[in-house]
Amino acid sequence: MKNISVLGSTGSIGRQTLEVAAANPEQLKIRVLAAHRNVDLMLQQIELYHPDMAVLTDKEAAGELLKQYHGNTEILSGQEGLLAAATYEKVDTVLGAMVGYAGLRPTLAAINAGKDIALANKETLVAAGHIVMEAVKENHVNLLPVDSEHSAIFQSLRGGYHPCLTFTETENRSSEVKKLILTASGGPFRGKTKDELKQVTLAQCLKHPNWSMGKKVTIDSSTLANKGLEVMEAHWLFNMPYEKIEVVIHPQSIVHSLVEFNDGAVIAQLGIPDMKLPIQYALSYPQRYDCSFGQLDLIKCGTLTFEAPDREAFPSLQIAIECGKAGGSLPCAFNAANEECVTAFLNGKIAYLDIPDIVRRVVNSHIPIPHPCLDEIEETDQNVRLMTRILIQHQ
Ligand SMILES: NC(=O)C1=CN([C@@H]2O[C@H](COP(=O)(O)OP(=O)(O)OC[C@H]3O[C@@H](n4cnc5c(N)ncnc54)[C@H](OP(=O)(O)O)[C@@H]3O)[C@@H](O)[C@H]2O)C=CC1
Ligand SMILES: CC(=O)[C@@H](O)[C@H](O)COP(=O)(O)O
Ligand SMILES: [Mn+2]
Repeated sequence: MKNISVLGSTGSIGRQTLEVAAANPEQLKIRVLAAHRNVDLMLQQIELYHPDMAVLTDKEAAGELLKQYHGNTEILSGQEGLLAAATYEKVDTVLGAMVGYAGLRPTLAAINAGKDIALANKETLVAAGHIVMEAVKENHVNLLPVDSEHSAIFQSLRGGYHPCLTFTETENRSSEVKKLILTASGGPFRGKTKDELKQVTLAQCLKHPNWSMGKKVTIDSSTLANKGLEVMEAHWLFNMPYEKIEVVIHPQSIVHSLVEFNDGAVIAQLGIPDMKLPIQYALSYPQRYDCSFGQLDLIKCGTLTFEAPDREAFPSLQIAIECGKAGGSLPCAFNAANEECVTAFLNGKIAYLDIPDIVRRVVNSHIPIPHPCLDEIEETDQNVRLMTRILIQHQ
């Protein structure tokens, strides 16, 4: 039985994680739920899953939850509550499904407490991949990808290496890999020119062609910033140089990503676009549980197509890759500027094309710190957010 803490339980990944747990009651026990401020859903989740502990980081929302709930689950609040959720002694696996940079501190706390991590929250690796991966090594924990592309690469790598190799041994075999190929749907605006993108609305942005996800990642998918973040995520997860990570547009989102080995073999993982499979695999690893969701029917799928990304119409992809290659504090700066711009766009404060424009201006003016420690990452995140907000105000 795996004992799980779900950080971000009320979000898209969090809710699907609970469905996976409900489908595998013999194997998975939800011990802790944590979210930001969704009182009603947290209340429902507590009543369904009976965790030992539930946390809302927003103190007012946690107060409201305490007023409405009178059962045995311990209710905590604030950052202290979140850290307790990440490090609770009865938990062995923490599923990181919070959105954005806010996931970094609790993820690190969980790793330092010796928990295995199932990670959806890619921004954590983008902002501080060197610190997170170092902590993973020092604490001898597993960091299992939930992001669909990275789960596909992880599974393809397992298929490509010698079966006797352990998890840790495969991590140092990047020389046997020619390249990782990350697939991208291309989002709702695939094929549009930069000029056509001036007119797009928020409602259009939020209509992903294949996946139903939270708002932030859906906007990132539409700008291709998501793929840029995922290139950095792959760099850290698989210890792979940027030169060996390629992005290919695959509008059907059936081939979730591929690995090309030095002998020319290309191994991929395919499936319907449903996050419950990568979530379940991260929680069942090294086993596989039965399928608790829809299965792939190749005949119904029909034609699968692939094309090059349009880096001119969607500059966020290139900006992200350049920041990743430059390293130091630049990926953290990219992430902070992008998060601020997406929030501003969601709130109607800037236009769609302002997102990459402002992010480009912010990262160009950022003076990078070569090997930032956690405090310097924190400082970078805060300073970049301030600067981005100033540019947003003057837009
Ligand atoms: N959705 C998907 O299919 C995929 C998502 N991902 C990644 O997974 C992560 C989560 O995405 P998604 O589920 O879509 O996001 P959602 O916006 O749907 O959910 C976010 C969750 O995080 C909580 N949260 C937000 N801010 C804070 C905070 N400051 N402190 C504590 N909790 C917080 C929210 O709580 P509340 O509801 O109370 O506000 C909610 O539970 C992202 O990093 C995304 O890129 C990766 C692959 C696929
Ligand atoms: C489901 C998932 O993993 C998302 O991160 C997905 O990748 C978004 O689709 P895009 O390929 O459009 O970015
Ligand atoms: Mn993804």
